[in-house]
Amino acid sequence: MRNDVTKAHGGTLRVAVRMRLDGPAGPFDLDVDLSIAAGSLVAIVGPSGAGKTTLLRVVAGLARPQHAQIHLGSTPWCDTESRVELPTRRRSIGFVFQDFALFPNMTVRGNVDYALGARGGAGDADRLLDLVGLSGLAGMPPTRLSGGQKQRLALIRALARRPAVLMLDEPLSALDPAMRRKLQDDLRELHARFGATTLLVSHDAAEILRLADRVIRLDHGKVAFDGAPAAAFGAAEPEDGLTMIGEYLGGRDAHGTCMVRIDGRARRLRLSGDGVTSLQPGDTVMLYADRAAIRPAAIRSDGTPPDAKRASLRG
Ligand SMILES: Nc1ncnc2c1ncn2[C@@H]1O[C@H](COP(=O)(O)OP(=O)(O)OP(=O)(O)O)[C@@H](O)[C@H]1O
Repeated sequence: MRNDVTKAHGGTLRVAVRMRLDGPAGPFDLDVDLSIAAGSLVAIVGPSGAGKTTLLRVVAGLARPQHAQIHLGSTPWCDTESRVELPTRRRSIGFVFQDFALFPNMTVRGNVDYALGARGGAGDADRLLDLVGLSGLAGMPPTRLSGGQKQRLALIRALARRPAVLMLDEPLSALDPAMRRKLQDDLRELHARFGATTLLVSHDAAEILRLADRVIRLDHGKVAFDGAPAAAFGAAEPEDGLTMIGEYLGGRDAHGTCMVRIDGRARRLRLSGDGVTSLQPGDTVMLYADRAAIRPAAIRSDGTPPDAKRASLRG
């Protein structure tokens, strides 16, 4: 590892998989063919039992599909036709599960050192711990950490080897909302810094709107939606105008102009409406506008995040 934290490398992740799964209502196929751009953060959503975790396990080499072609750039990780199967340890991946899977008998620093392995240089673990504010706890066992601290440790441990692909299976679901919000910020920062192509399984619409640049919805093993986050969660096209979903970023001035992130881009907008004065940075906000004010290309729909606040755009 170099002294500075540099971006991970890798190419497009191609995942074509067909695997027979045994669901509670009978067998069905996980059947997807995806091309995931290097450095993107893709949310995998869908109902329980749709195959989300299995898809991650297949990419990691922890589950064996009948048919698969998985490549990172030009490197084959799995090709069932030519009988290539790279073992998990040789795939450039980091994995964070909901239960963190930290080593309780090692210190916080020991957990990171273990992940760095022989490649780690003097001070590498401390630099990583510093990134997420855990330096002061380096000598503690992980059992002494709070849920959020454990989660941060799990994240930097997964990133320690600078994997090309980071897989996060509902990593924040056990945390309370305030801690979740903070960890989302950390995750966004680590993603920008390390640049790992990230697959995030999540059920939280607000979280996905804050973090992801693409949403893939699986249903019964098939891709039911593949597109932009705002389109995945929300924007309807009612008779009298258009709606879309964004994240309130703050900076409201006396005229009601403020910053809102829509599909990954921060924009300056003038908002009005009952909920506007109580908006906090990070809140999900549902925006209504005249057709004249917003390009229709930004709009699509099929649902609304349950915690979205409402506001309307003024001209
Ligand atoms: N190796 C396997 N062989 C056959 N069936 C499997 C295998 N692994 C998982 N399954 C089945 O595939 C289905 C999908 O499981 P999976 O854990 O991928 O769903 P999920 O979308 O992650 O659900 P949740 O949101 O509840 O975690 C389940 O019914 C599971 O029992």
